[in-house]
Amino acid sequence: MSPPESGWFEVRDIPNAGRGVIARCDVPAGTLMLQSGPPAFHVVFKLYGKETCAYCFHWDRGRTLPIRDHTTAKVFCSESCRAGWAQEQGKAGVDAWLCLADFLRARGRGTNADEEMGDGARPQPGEIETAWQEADRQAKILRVSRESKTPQSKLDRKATLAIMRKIGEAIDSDVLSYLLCGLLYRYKDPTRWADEVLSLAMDDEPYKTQKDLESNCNSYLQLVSVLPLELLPLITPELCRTIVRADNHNAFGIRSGGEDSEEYMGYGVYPSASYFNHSCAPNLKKQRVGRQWQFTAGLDISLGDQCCISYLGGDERDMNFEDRQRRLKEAWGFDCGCGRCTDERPG
Ligand SMILES: C[S@@+](CC[C@H](N)C(=O)[O-])C[C@H]1O[C@@H](n2cnc3c(N)ncnc32)[C@H](O)[C@@H]1O
Repeated sequence: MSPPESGWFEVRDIPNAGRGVIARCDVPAGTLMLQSGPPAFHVVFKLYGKETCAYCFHWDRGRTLPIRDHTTAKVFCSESCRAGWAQEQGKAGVDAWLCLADFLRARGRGTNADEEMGDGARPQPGEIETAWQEADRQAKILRVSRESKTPQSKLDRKATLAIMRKIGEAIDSDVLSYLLCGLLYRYKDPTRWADEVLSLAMDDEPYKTQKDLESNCNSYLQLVSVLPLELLPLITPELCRTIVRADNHNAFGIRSGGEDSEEYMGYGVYPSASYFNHSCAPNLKKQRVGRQWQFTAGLDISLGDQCCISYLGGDERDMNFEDRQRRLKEAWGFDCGCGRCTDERPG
């Protein structure tokens, strides 16, 4: 599938902006150009988890939703959403969410990833490598303890307990859910994973702070320690790293109402929607409709034009040239070279 194709557009290389979406013909304003399909992986933050339908992301201004599944800790707005979710997860998926919910219940806590990110510089590739090598060393000990049919030696038991104690000190339920969602996507369809996810623009410095990196390594070890044995071979540092490397340049915020609404409930990666570049004067509108995103021509688009969305939200679009450039650099890591920025660039 990668990159997506359509009668309306094709994906091509764009100078200084990787790949982008180019109109194949004249497109009248109001044309629906792409409907994304559901996210490959996503997270609804713990803060919103009890109020947001786990399947269609419906949020009813904080009101309790009618269907609550206490075993998986998921809520749904209807029986059909509950059934859709269960079918999408499959047996292995539902079992894995049960294990994670049990683990979190036993610990009685779990933080919201975005609030608990801490401060400091982005970890560099060397630091990231070292942290994951150490996590994998510890994971090997946990794997042996879970998979071995013979009792562990006293020394090995001590090592396992020490790791369990250490990783139990910091639990980030948002990172855990996000990684689990990604690894179930990979589990269900390795070909689709390779085709859709591995072809996305990846970020090699995806962890926002040292705490974020630690939280991801810890979550990896926690998943190794709790998930069903059949998933163990799949839970690798490489997979956990790819899930996060893929989101930084590609994730869409899941918000309650329109795209500028206050309630930021989570985010997700929608591979087919990941080829639209940003413009400070976008010609596409995007709208979340349940589990999907719709991309509609906001004005008449001519054959050969690049089709762009805005990565800026709400008031950010009214910023001046310098502030927009700074914001896009901080949040997305690029120097915007869109038509509006080229026109407004001083000198
Ligand atoms: C969602 S991806 C868009 C598709 C991407 N160009 C690709 O090749 O996969 C977002 C990334 O595209 C690039 N990008 C998007 N809009 C841009 C712009 N206006 N100027 C420069 N780079 C841009 C940045 O690298 C950004 O992190």
